[in-house]
Amino acid sequence: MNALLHHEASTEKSSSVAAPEPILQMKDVCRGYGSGVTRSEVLSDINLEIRKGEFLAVVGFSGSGKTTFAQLVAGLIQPDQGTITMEAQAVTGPSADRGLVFQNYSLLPWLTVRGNIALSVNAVFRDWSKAERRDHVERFIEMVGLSHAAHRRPHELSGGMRQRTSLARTLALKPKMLLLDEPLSALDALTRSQLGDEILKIWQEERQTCLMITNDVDEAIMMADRIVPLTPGPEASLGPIFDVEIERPRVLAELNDSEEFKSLRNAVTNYLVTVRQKARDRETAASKHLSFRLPDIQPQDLTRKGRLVHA
Ligand SMILES: Nc1ncnc2c1ncn2[C@@H]1O[C@H](COP(=O)(O)OP(=O)(O)OP(=O)(O)O)[C@@H](O)[C@H]1O
Repeated sequence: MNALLHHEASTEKSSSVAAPEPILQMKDVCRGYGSGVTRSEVLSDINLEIRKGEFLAVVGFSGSGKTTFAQLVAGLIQPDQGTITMEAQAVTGPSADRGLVFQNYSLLPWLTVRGNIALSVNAVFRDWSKAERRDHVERFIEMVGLSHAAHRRPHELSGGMRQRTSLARTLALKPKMLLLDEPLSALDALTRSQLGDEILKIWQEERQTCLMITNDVDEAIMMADRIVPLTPGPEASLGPIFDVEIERPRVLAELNDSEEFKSLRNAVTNYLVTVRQKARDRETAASKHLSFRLPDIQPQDLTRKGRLVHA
C-alpha cells in the first residue's frame, strides 16, 4: 500500500519520535441500534487515539456510521461495548469540552445570530461579567465574518451564514475538542471551500484538537493531519491511518497539480472502494446460501365462468 500509509488505527505503536499525547481514546468500541431481529450492528471494534492539537478526519461512505461515530465521541450516545475516555476521564455524556457542529445548523429560529451565540455563552460562562460575555460573543461573531449580520434571525441567513453562526456558537464555548460532523456538506462548492479555509484558520489560531467527519476525501486531505477511513457498514470499523504530510497552508487550486495530493487521494479512495467491493462480494456470497421454500399451493384459474374479477 502507499508509502503515506502510516499505521493501523488500532495499533498506535511508537516510532522513534514520540507521538503527541492523546486527548481522546476509543478502545474496542461497538455500537448498534434496535434489538432482536431488528438489531443492526453499526460500528464494531473501533480503536483510535486522537492526539492533542491535531486535525483528524474520519472519511466514510454514506450510511457507514459516521454520525453514530460523532455522537459517541460527543457523548450523546454510549457504546454498547468498549470505552471512550477524554484526558483519562470516561465520556459518559455531552460536555462543553467537546463542541459539536452538525451538518444542519440547529439554531434557535427566534433568536438572532448574536442571540444564538450569547445564549450558549451565558449558560456556560456564568461567572463572567456581562461585559466580558458580551465582548466574547462579539469576538466570535467577528471571527466567522458575521458582524454585518449579527442582528439577523436564521431565516434571514444563507446556508453558509447559518453554518458560520453554528460554528461561532460552538467555538465561543472554547471546547478542548471541536467535533465537526459533515459541517460543510449542505453548502455549495464555493461556500464550502471558503468556510473550510476559515475553519482551518481558526483551528491554527486556537490550536484546538479537531475531529472532522466527512464523506469527501479531497476535503479531508485539504484540512487534516491524519485521515482514518471508516469501512462500510454494517459493523463498520476503522481502516489504516493515512498521514497527510502536505505543507500548510494548503490551497485547493494548487493541490490539484500536486503529485503528493493525487497519490494520497488515490490511496484513500482505492482503500475505501476496495473494502466496499469486498463487503458487497461477501453479501452476494452470503445471499447465495439463502434458500427460500415456496408455499405448496395450487394455482387457480380466476377466469373461469363466474369467477372473473373485473377491475
Ligand atoms: N437512532 C437510530 N436507530 C436505528 N438505526 C439508526 C439510528 N441512527 C442511525 N441508524 C442506522 O445506522 C446506520 C449508520 O447511520 P449513520 O447516520 O451513523 O451513518 P452516516 O455514515 O452518518 O450516514 P450519512 O452519511 O448518510 O449521514 C444506518 O444504517 C442508519 O439507518
